[in-house]
Amino acid sequence: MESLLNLSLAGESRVRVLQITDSHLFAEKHETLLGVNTWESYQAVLEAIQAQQRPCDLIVATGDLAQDHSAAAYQHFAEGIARFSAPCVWLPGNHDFQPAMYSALQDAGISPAKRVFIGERWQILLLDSQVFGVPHGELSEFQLEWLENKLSDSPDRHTLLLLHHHPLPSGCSWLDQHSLRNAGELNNVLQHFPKVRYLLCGHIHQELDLDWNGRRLLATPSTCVQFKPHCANFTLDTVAPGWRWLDLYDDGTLHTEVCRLESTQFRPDTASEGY
Ligand SMILES: Nc1ncnc2c1ncn2[C@@H]1O[C@@H]2COP(=O)(O)O[C@H]2[C@H]1O
Ligand SMILES: [Fe+2]
Repeated sequence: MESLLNLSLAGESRVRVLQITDSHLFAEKHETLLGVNTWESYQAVLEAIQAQQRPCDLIVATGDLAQDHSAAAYQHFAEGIARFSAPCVWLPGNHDFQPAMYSALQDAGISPAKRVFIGERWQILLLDSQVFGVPHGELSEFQLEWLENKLSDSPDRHTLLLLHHHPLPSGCSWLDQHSLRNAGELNNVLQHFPKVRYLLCGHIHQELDLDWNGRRLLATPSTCVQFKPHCANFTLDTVAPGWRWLDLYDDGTLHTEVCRLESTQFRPDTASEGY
């Protein structure tokens, strides 16, 4: 928990971060989730990112990397990430199995750091909102105290906060029952730290960009199946898998862009009623 990743970017006034989320990989590469082969869609996303040829300083993976708790699924995730030279950090989602996740990713050379210092001006903090065995999220006392300590000891750093579960309603009521249950406690901590202006989530398999008490809350498409926005009941979307770029500037501003595959190859089985 205490390991720190220190990115010193000599002279650069912009840092570029790539977010990949909710890859839902399996031990067997031929397995599918709701009709989508999650290994193939993950590979297609990584290839499309490489084709963009954008310099990248850091990759962040915001949970639900594996669907089946297997070490092999995390090894497959790492095999994909090895295409890139940038370091990668991760946090768990509701589907992850942290013992396998931690050791398989560590063995593959992926850092377990939950704090990243970027130059002198920014930090990224990664929270664990998993409540093992259920889809909703909650931040433990330990997580909230850890966050408060990290924010207190560097109050001047612009902070991007990462967690799997969304702290605000997404507009899909079936998903909002699976949100971060104690968002009020998170808000109580954050209200003392005005340098935390950006939060970044996974979990909802769709793009979101909302204001949360003066902070910008972003969520990002999955690399596999997508959920349709503004639906009361479980509804899959036919839009393509995606990823997000975030550019962090020295003055504390953030520019971001969601990209998606051009291919329509990864359409889910829209008659599915859940998983
Ligand atoms: N039909 C459904 N109704 C409500 N929740 C569901 C349904 N199907 C799946 N879920 C849960 O909702 C979660 C949303 O995204 P996850 O990938 O975390 O995993 C999903 C499941 O745990
Ligand atoms: Fe999730």
